[in-house]
Amino acid sequence: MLPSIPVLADYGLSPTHGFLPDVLPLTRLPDPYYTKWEAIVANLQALILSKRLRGVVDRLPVLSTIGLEHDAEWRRAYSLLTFMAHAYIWGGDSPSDRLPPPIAVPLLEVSARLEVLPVATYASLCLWNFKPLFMDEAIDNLENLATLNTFTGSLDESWFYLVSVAIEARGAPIIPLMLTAMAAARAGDAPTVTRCLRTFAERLDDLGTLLQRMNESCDPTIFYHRIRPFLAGSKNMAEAGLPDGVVYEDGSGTETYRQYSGGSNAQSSIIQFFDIALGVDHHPTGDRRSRADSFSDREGRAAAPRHNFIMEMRKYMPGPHARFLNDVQAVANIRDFVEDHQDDVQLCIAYDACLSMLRVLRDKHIAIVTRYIVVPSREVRARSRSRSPEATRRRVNLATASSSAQQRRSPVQERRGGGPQGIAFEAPDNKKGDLKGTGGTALMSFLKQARDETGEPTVEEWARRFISRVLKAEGRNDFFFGKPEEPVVPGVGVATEEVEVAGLAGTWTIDDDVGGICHY
Ligand code: HEM
Repeated sequence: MLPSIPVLADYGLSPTHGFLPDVLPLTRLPDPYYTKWEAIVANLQALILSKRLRGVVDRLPVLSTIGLEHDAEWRRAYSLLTFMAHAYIWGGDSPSDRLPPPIAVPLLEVSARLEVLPVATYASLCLWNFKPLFMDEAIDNLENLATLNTFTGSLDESWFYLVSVAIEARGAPIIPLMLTAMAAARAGDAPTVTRCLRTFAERLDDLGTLLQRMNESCDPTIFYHRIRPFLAGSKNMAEAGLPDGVVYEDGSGTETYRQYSGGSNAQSSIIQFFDIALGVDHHPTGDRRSRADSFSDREGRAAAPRHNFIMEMRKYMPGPHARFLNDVQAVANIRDFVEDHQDDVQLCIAYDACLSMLRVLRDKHIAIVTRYIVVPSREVRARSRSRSPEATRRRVNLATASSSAQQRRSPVQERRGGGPQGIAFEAPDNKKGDLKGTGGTALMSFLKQARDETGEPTVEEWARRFISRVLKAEGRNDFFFGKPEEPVVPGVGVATEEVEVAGLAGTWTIDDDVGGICHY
């Protein structure tokens, strides 16, 4: 018997808010017992600036979680504790590789209860960290949103989170819509499936418009140098100053180093839901298997998905959200339904339109990653060439890691051309060296493959060609911002060697032969 179509309420999901909580995030914990946590996060910027945060946290009592009642309170506690944790780790001259008991103990308890990892995730930064400005206005409107917590107090940081919140809210109705489409496909009801797909395509277009609004109020330099360092995790962070990860001091005496990815939108469940609903398969980067290859011949069932970054990110979603995705995956039938009804022109057009719009969304995202991560990382690298060791020694974090990596290479490493793993670290002789990031994966190759895989199920031959066309200007211009300006820093934009760059959740290489600045 076929498994039943998942019911949103079973996973704590809302038909109107989707993966955002149905009950709005709390602006503070009601029990005064937690006043100290609230006070620290309310004063985070001042505490970081005055370098007093670590001392204040070290002197905090270890608060019990017994005073947390409703889910909304647990979520607020998780958000507060992850902001404190990342500020503690990254908010000094060099990172701390220990989280003291006042944060570690309650954070581990809260995370276990909420089925999330004890680190800043998309849930603590975005899903559970917003409020509407006016209660009677919608939360899919960026003009009606504000953040609750930030590391920097900057408008740029708030905007970075809020664009995601608006995308989640605007995309939320697609979830019940596509569950309806799956039920309709089971019943052989092609007109309903077509109607749902058309609405889905229109909404995806809206989401692309929202995504592009990132450029309005989040400055790439501020993002790269001020915001992103606080989002960093503890995995592959040797060059940023955390060679082993972070010890969570839970008082057990048996603590070992833990390593987690940093907070990233790649942990958003809604984008993965779109892929699943449309039958888009993602493979490990560099593995371009066709769908047929991923089916087990003998059993006629889909083979277990192999490890890849997108699947890895499911571990960073709240447990019920990840379970929902797994359960939807087990019943997703739209792609098969469309393939079986290729004579139904309206259905095929609607399906292909969805794939096309999702691909466009990924195109826009690649332009954003180029502007916010790739370009600034090259600027850092170019600058680090002319900087003195004294200048780079001052502060160690994700943003300075490239220059410090360059400065710290030993003479032996210099001779070998290898050396410490770094964020904007050059491979020898313009070749791939022994550098390993998140599986040694190139950021642009990963993002481009995810984008290209989006178009693969396209049904109509013409649509397939249209979707996978390579733009003439590709490799030279920024799709949305026209020609790039002349590089401000000599060497930026013309480098050809492979470098490594820390994304949000992972560390990646940027290889110019298949990707790089404005080359997508
Ligand atoms: C300044 C804004 C943004 C930057 C710099 C950025 C950067 C990145 C980076 C570096 C990755 C690779 C994984 C990692 O290292 O974290 C990534 C992946 C991803 N991002 Fe973003 N991102 C931004 C905004 C967004 C927004 C608003 C969304 C929501 C639609 C989003 C959705 C995704 C998804 C779904 C992935 C996984 C790859 C895929 O499915 O295509 N990102 N992003």
